[in-house]
Amino acid sequence: MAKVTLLEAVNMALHHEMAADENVVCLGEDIGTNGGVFRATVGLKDKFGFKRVMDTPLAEGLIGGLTVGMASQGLRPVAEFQFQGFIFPAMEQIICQAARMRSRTRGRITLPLVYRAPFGGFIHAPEHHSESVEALFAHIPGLRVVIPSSPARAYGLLLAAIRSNDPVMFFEPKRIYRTVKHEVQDNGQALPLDVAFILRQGADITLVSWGASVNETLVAAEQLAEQGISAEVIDLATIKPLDIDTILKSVRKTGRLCIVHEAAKSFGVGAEIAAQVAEKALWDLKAPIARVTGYDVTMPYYQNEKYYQIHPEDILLEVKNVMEHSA
Ligand SMILES: Cc1ncc(C[n+]2csc(CCOP(=O)(O)OP(=O)(O)O)c2C)c(N)n1
Repeated sequence: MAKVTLLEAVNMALHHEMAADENVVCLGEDIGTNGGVFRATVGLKDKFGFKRVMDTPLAEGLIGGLTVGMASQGLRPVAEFQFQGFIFPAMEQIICQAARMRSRTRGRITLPLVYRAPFGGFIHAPEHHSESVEALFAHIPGLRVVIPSSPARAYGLLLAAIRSNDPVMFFEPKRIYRTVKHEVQDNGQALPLDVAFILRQGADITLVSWGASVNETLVAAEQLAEQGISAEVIDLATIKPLDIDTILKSVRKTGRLCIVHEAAKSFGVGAEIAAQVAEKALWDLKAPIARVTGYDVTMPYYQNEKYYQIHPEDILLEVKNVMEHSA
């Protein structure tokens, strides 16, 4: 079994699915000859040819429109946006066409397409290369939103995304593209697209996170254990549809919830989770729900990134606060 990075796992899944299904095509800026801005598509053009691995002009609106057309005619396009912050010119196609085509045609036309984009901060890039706007897409009916946080989940979830008959936003946390290597079997096994993963069992508090900050959350859980606090860690993985049942089951056991995410705090995915837990499990809570998040500001330039980034100590502090203020 090969040890691969999250980035290599993405590449492996793309290779696997292009070989398995001739309807899968890839497109994006510099994804062919160059292998993509982060090299996620390396080798695809050589193996599958330029008719299935297409370099597009620098025009995200065009990428959005092309994918809608392709998917409506039986292809399964996987488009790469160089950074999540460059998706905005394609929003009209994604929101007004891709997300609602099935509803508009009463189920006659489904759009099996995937929009891949690296996202998140702390690689010393400018602000539109670093933000986390998953909540914008999770708000749109008709879109699935998926964020892997490990090489194995990147492989299994990307396969599932490509095989899904719904449009999927597949956001890749680029800070952890190359930080770890895990064993991933290239066996074509997809992971479920609507299930959160319990990474660590615990009894005192539930920590829910996704993307790169899952790592800080796991480190915090380890440090909390040394101090006698047992934290359950859940990687959301699929943001939409939200696997609230896994969260509720955990919260009913621990009685406490802390949500950790890199995106700005207000109106975010954390707020939605908090609302649903309040609606469905308020009387199981021993303390108010806590959030450790990014700030409600434009992502700062890299000199100031360190003030924005979530560290395990921030989670520790918040969890202790929750523990102290429990009923
Ligand atoms: C809307 C948007 N999409 C993607 C990018 C990322 N990007 C930065 S430079 C670049 C390539 C530009 O190529 P070209 O226009 O040929 O200019 P040159 O290579 O001469 O710099 C891309 C795609 C961007 N800056 N803005």
